[in-house]
Amino acid sequence: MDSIIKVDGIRKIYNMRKAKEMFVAVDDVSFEVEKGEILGLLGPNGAGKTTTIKTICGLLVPDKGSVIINGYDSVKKRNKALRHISAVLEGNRNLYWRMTVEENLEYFAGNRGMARKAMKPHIDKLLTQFRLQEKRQELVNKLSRGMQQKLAIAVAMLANTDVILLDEPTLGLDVETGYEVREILRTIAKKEGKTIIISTHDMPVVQDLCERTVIINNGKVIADERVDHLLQLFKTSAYQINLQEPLTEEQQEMLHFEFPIHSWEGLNLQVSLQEEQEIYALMDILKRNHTPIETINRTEVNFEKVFMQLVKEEAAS
Ligand SMILES: Nc1ncnc2c1ncn2[C@@H]1O[C@H](COP(=O)(O)OP(=O)(O)OP(=O)(O)O)[C@@H](O)[C@H]1O
Repeated sequence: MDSIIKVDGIRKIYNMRKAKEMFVAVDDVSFEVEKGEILGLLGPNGAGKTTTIKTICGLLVPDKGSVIINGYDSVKKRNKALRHISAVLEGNRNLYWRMTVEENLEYFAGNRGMARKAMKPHIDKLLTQFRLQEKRQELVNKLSRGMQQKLAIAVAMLANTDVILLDEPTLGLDVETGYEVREILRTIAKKEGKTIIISTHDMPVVQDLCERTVIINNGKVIADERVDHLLQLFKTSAYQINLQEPLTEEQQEMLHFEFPIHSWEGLNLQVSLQEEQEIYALMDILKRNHTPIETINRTEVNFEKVFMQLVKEEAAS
């Protein structure tokens, strides 16, 4: 694998001074990111996504483990490693709200050592790419949340780094702007060969945009898979069964024991199986207890269902 980022067994402990306690936010997290890949870092609230992103971009130093960026250790060779990375951590809060769109881009370009003449075509290209040309003279505080978010990503693109880290890039955006941001990110990755790591709760972002996902729960990696593979895996195992009669208590107990990932509402039973053949064992349990089955269907799977199930499975293990 031609990886540009290698996160190797990182651990991050926060010292809670007031409570005089330590909190392990991320523990033994490892994954790699290939050049040109879009990776979705997914997890419930407080799972450790932002901590992981901040550790990758050098804002936090891991207590254990390492982050290697393009061959350079992010702590030992900090400057060389971080040269390859730009990040949008708090979206619109990275911007100067009392400056215009263009002034923000010029300011940050200048900050990165770009000469005034050289920055002009670069800024024009970004304004076109992010469809912000008409807003170039607008103050940032007059822009919509979506436009501010687009500008924050455009500012990060100024550095023209190989890797872009985005923490919740579609948070608070309406469906249309969320879609537009996704399209822009897809273009950046595909046409410009950028590597993108996105931390998100937004399942359509993962399903639609990311090739691979690393799912973090309680500070640990619980899945590291190609998104299409995960969807396929769950597609073959999720069933919806309509019963003619409700489940007896005995059946409920048996099901709970044999198939931990299931739920039911009235006559509708949803179940996820480890292997396809298990459907016969399930039918057997229902038959033995004289519960006639009306229909059995494979459930349509979206990424949200996959995610919920993986987190549930992990909690049950
Ligand atoms: N500076 C800090 N001091 C103490 N605890 C912290 C600090 N920052 C984060 N935490 C805790 O570490 C855990 C992981 O936080 P983190 O922000 O990385 O999670 P997250 O997955 O990004 O969550 P969310 O999706 O809610 O943003 C949480 O329990 C959080 O409360």
